[in-house]
Amino acid sequence: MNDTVKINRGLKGIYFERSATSHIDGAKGELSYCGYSIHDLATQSTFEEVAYLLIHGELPNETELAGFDARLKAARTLPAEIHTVIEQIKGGHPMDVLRTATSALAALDKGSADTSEEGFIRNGINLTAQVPMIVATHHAIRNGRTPVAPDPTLGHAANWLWMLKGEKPSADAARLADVDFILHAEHGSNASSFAARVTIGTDANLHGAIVTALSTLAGPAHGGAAEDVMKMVAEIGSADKAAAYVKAKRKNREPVTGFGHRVYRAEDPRARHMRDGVKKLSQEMGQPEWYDILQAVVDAMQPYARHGLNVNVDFYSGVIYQLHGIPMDLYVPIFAIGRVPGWVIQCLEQRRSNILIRPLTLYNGPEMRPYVPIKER
Ligand SMILES: CC(=O)SCCNC(=O)CCNC(=O)[C@H](O)C(C)(C)COP(=O)(O)OP(=O)(O)OC[C@H]1O[C@@H](n2cnc3c(N)ncnc32)[C@H](O)[C@@H]1OP(=O)(O)O
Ligand SMILES: O=C([O-])CC(=O)C(=O)O
Repeated sequence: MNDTVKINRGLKGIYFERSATSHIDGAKGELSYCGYSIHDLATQSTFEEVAYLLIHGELPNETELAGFDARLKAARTLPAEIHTVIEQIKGGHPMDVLRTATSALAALDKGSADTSEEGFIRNGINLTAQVPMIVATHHAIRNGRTPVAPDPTLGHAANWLWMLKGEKPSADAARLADVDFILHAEHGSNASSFAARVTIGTDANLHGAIVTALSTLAGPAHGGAAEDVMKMVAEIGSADKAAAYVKAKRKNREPVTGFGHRVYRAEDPRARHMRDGVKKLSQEMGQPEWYDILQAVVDAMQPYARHGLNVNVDFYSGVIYQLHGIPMDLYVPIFAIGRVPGWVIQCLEQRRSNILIRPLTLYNGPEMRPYVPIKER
């Protein structure tokens, strides 16, 4: 039997469910949320509108958006105990702190046990507002600053920057963060969303699923790529050294980070917006070398593009954050801030027609054998 069973390692190319949320055409390099092109959303929408779209399936009108915005702003609170938890573990990686604080929120919020549709939506909106607050609060505490209170006059992205840095962001900086969150908001059955669905499949609650998702996002093959790209750019140092760097990596059959994707064979459509952002920002800030190094890596990888190996969303994002003076260890948490609504809707969809997710592994261990008592081994 073992020879006849087909094993789909990594579940490559396997459909396990239907979803009305995002559509990815990997061959064409296209992405849409609920039928709206990512390019239209990135250029014309705000994160709040996109979060509403993902959670409710339709773009909001002005009244609906105002109501949603008010709910998000009202949810901008963290229990005092969360500050204590963060203070105790402030030296840890921000992703570990975010995961731990999110888990602690579940213990502090009795509503977290509510697994009804309304409960999921309420907890999803709360977490969308609270995740950026945790990241900003930790960053303030680890830098010896008293965390600033959220500013209800600021939108989601601008308020996060305000809380992170303790100074009001420029309109450009706020918009760049807003677009970054929109581009990262949802991406079908990626590893972290799939992991969250597995958690919901056991009828667990949303907070638990978000903790699962945060754990899964952290790895360098997924959300950790932006941090690794920045390390790569720093290691390369100047554009003229990029070709040799790529050659050495390819010779050792090591991945060049920020390239490759399980679904896209054409360029990841989100990368275009990040590329435009890096180019503009690095020129404006008089530091064109960052963009030049990235482009030199792209040029050196050109021979592999023919085989479907292109940049993904995180190739350019690290440099944008770097130019904004955001430390490298915050890059994955920034991805997480954007992804919360995507996780929420994936969990909602899973909950609506729930089924335990439990595939099979084909046993290839030893044949049955007699148990040997420990003294005789
Ligand atoms: C937001 C996101 O999560 S986007 C992804 C972020 N991650 C990264 O940027 C890390 C670098 N990239 C990778 O490690 C991979 O491309 C992954 C994990 C994202 C996808 O991996 P898979 O779908 O398993 O791709 P797979 O391993 O099948 O790759 C196919 C071929 O391309 C090669 N390849 C894939 N990615 C890369 C890369 N970044 N650099 C060089 N070669 C690569 C593989 O070695 C493989 O070659 P082979 O057939 O000769 O063995
Ligand atoms: O879809 C994936 O496998 C990874 C990805 O790009 C994302 O989660 O945004």
